[in-house]
Amino acid sequence: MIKFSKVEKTYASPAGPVPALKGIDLEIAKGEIFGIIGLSGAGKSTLVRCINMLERPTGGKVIVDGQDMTALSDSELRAARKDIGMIFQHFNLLSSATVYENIAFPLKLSGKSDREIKEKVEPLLKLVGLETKAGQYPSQLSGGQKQRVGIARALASEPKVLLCDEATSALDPQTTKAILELIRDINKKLQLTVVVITHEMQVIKDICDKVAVIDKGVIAEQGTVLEVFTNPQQPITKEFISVLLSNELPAAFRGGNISQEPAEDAYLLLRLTFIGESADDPVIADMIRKFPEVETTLLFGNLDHIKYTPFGRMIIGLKGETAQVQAALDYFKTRELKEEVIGYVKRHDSTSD
Ligand SMILES: Nc1ncnc2c1ncn2[C@@H]1O[C@H](COP(=O)(O)OP(=O)(O)OP(=O)(O)O)[C@@H](O)[C@H]1O
Repeated sequence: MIKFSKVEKTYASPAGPVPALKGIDLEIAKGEIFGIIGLSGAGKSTLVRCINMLERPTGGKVIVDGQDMTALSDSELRAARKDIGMIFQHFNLLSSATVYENIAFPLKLSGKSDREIKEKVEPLLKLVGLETKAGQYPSQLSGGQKQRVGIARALASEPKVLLCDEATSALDPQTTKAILELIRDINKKLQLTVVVITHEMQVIKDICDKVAVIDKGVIAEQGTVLEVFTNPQQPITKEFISVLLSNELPAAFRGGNISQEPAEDAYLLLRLTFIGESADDPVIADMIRKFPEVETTLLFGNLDHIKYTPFGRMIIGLKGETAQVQAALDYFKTRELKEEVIGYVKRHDSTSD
């Protein structure tokens, strides 16, 4: 649906050229919710604005629904933009227009009759849950309601793609959740392709199918959200994830020397990741039953969801005879989970911690 080939964008500034995108290759499939995450200044807004040519790339190609956006004339571009809706962090509503008029605005611009507009706007009001607010002005609405207006307005021209530029960054966590749910619903109901720009991994985790991590104008890593979450490769990705999944060890295990060699009295620290159905599997209980001589300590546990997929992470400590501990480790390899040896560490007195 959307394809970036070697896209570059360099801004001219009084201080000299600013390279914001340095050869971006991306492919976003139809109907997908694709997240782009990066720190401030990484190039996220520039990237998303290159989809609808609010920014023109200085190199490379952007294909949307088979059309090379970089090669369109102004009138062709105006037509192509009808297929691409956009919502913004600060909503960008007309303050002197009612909710109804804000949603109707793009339809009015394209010359639709009052009746046609009514037929479009009323179902949209219902879709975003604002049936009772049609006559109100933006100043009378909460942030979440304003974003609902933004979404309805973006959908008025029946786009194929919805671009969300930090659409929930100005909202509290609960409102963020509700807006993300709405975007997810719309994606399903309308088979809309959605591109989400964010600096928050939580947003990616809650609604995206795929994610690309952008760092200093370059895609550092990309894949399905599950892949990237369970097996992050780049330090920047690990950092985004660690904000969400603190896997810190309890004080008694922190600060000690983690060795890769077994030692007397040392615990083998194991990070276990359970995905999908296996999150409900009683793997630990089975292991304890099978290897009762191995002392098993649960050091960290967390069960969460990536979109609809259950996702659990656990750190356990195993202590016992080397051969027995190794056998327990081998047992995990036969089960539906990912195991990663952190190393061997001795428990220490943590009172000074
Ligand atoms: N119009 C402009 N003129 C010059 N430089 C710009 C312009 N717009 C963006 N930049 C620069 O391009 C780089 C990428 O900016 P961009 O806004 O795309 O990043 P971002 O990841 O969206 O950041 P943020 O989350 O802070 O908005 C930054 O170094 C920024 O300063």
